[in-house]
Amino acid sequence: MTEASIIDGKGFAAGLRERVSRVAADFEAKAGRKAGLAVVLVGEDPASQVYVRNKNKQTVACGMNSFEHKLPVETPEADLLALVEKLNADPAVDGILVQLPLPSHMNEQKVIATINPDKDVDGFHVVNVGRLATGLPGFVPCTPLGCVMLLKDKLGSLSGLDAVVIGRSNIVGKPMAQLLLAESCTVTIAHSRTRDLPAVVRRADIVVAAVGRAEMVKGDWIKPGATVIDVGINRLPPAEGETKGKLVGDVDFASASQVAGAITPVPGGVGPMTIAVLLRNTVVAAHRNAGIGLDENAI
Ligand SMILES: NC(=O)C1=CN([C@@H]2O[C@H](COP(=O)(O)OP(=O)(O)OC[C@H]3O[C@@H](n4cnc5c(N)ncnc54)[C@H](OP(=O)(O)O)[C@@H]3O)[C@@H](O)[C@H]2O)C=CC1
Ligand SMILES: Nc1nc(=O)c2c([nH]1)NC[C@@H]1CN(c3ccc(C(=O)N[C@@H](CCC(=O)O)C(=O)O)cc3)C=[N+]21
Repeated sequence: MTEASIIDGKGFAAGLRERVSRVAADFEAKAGRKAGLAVVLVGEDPASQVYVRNKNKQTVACGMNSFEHKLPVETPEADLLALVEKLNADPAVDGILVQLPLPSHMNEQKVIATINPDKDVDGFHVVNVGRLATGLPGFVPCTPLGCVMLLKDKLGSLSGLDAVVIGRSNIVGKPMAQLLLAESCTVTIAHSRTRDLPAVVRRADIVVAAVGRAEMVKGDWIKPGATVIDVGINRLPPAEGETKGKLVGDVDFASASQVAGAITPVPGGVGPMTIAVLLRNTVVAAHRNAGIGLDENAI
């Protein structure tokens, strides 16, 4: 079997950010202000802090305003809801992202429901979930949209292909399945109760792994030539002499890349796409909310 080609998510994301930068400059010229993204982080989870810092840097690098709000972990839920309401009303803010997970004393659904759906660049609000399910324009969650962009870039049309999504979370698995269905794939959603997962995965032309279990999907589960998208971000315990453990996906890259036709690496695959799509959604939100026309498919 020949080695799989490596899908360069990092490179594709850089190209997408370049297109976003051009559109953001055009928006500024037309609207007389920069597009703006507000990111809210509650608590001090070190991994979340890294993501939020990266988002801020890349937002500014694309010519948009970044409004960072850091709240202490013990913040009452009512204070977070009040901040979201303030951002909803702020005309300089086009997109709002509340970093998940939230501390356990907060109700995530309630917080997401408070975000104005037209500023919900994560696509997590029920209104956007419903729009995606019924095929109406809205905002689509960044990670699955990034995965579909990589798939279409690699394969062209996805019509008629068998796709298996492993994982059924609201932020990755379910919207991923909806997007693949909209591309006319035959979609199977697998999860922790699925019987004989290896046999289910072996049928797939497209495998999307979003499980949160390091290197769970093995090479002998993959149909030869299939395209494998690895969403998982897992940190292994540090090996001897390492201070930080290695970052790995939900797919056993060493064995899967011997069988697959194409595969995304971790890091450098889906992760960078997530942030680039967030910036894309923000510049799209800015145009929609200001009533300025934009060819969204050209970004
Ligand atoms: N690259 C990126 O930008 C992003 C990466 N991630 C990463 O993606 C992964 C998934 O994230 P997320 O969707 O939020 O995770 P969740 O924990 O919310 O969901 C995990 C899903 O995997 C299923 N699952 C768990 N164990 C198994 C198993 N043994 N066999 C089959 N299915 C199983 C669960 O099934 P059940 O429902 O039955 O419990 C669940 O549906 C994580 O590693 C996360 O860090 C997440 C977001 C963005
Ligand atoms: N409201 C909300 N929206 C999110 O989109 C959201 C969230 N909450 N909570 C956490 C998850 C996770 N997530 C990632 C983003 C970028 C990388 C990323 O850039 N990864 C790099 C590596 C980064 C590193 O080295 O740690 C890569 O894969 O190459 C990963 C994961 C967004 N999420």
